[in-house]
Amino acid sequence: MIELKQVTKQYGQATVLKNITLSIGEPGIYCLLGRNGAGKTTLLKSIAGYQNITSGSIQVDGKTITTSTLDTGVSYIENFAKHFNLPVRKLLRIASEVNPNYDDDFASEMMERFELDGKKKFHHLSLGMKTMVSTIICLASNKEVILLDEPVLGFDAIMRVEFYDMLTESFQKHPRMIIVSTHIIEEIAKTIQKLIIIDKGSIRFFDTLQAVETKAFCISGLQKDVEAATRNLNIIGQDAVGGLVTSYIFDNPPEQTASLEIQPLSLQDFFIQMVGHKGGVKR
Ligand SMILES: Nc1ncnc2c1ncn2[C@@H]1O[C@H](COP(=O)(O)OP(=O)(O)OP(=O)(O)O)[C@@H](O)[C@H]1O
Repeated sequence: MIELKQVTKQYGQATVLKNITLSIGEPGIYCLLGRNGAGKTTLLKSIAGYQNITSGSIQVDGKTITTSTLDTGVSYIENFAKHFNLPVRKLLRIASEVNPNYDDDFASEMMERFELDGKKKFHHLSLGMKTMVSTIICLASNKEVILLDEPVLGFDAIMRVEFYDMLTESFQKHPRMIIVSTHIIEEIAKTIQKLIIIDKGSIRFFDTLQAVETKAFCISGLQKDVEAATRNLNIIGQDAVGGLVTSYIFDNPPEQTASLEIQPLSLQDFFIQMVGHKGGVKR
């Protein structure tokens, strides 16, 4: 269980996490979405105990997390993760020695699948290969909480597909809480069960992907018809072009009529409606 209570993080004058209260209890693959600078890395690093928060509390399985917490039960990997410049095989061995639940079979299988050369020193790997090695180590650690910060950044399209498969396999083998932050939204949709949207340091959305699929719609038509159909609904955004209005809702959709066009929103469009402020991210 990850429990955040009124978590605030400031860097100097800037408040980057704003009074976040969040409970993540169920095993699952969670996707953390947010615009650049929304606070994703800050949130993940704080949960991992890589940095202290300014106020509030973070607990993982009842243990309060700070930079001095030993054995947090959390494994965090950032993109551009750094490791000692040792041969990959040696890095995997060290990881296996320090993690009592380390899954050697999973790590070896993934090394083979991604054709990673165990003899190569870490710094001689390509960016994508470095990220893959770090991710394999992180997943093989079998900690109860796995945090992957933009893992697919250096991957080509084929690596990304294989990465999502690896994530699903790892989860099926050992169901636990895996939180992945990414900007490549549609691709990860098949892999995840829950979505967390952070916007300007606040949690804007936390629900299942199924909720998005069944409740996120756009409704277009003449202003009076759209207004009448959406009067009591949760409207998350609106566009107007000429006399036509489109309302974006997160709610049960209204009845289809001849004067309305009702379409489901893609995950990406839902995200854009939830956080798509014009003029950049204000603090
Ligand atoms: N060590 C730091 N000192 C000062 N400001 C920081 C520090 N780390 C992050 N920030 C600022 O905090 C804000 C949130 O940064 P963070 O890295 O958490 O965002 P993010 O959502 O991960 O963004 P991105 O998607 O671009 O990686 C940004 O404005 C960033 O400049």
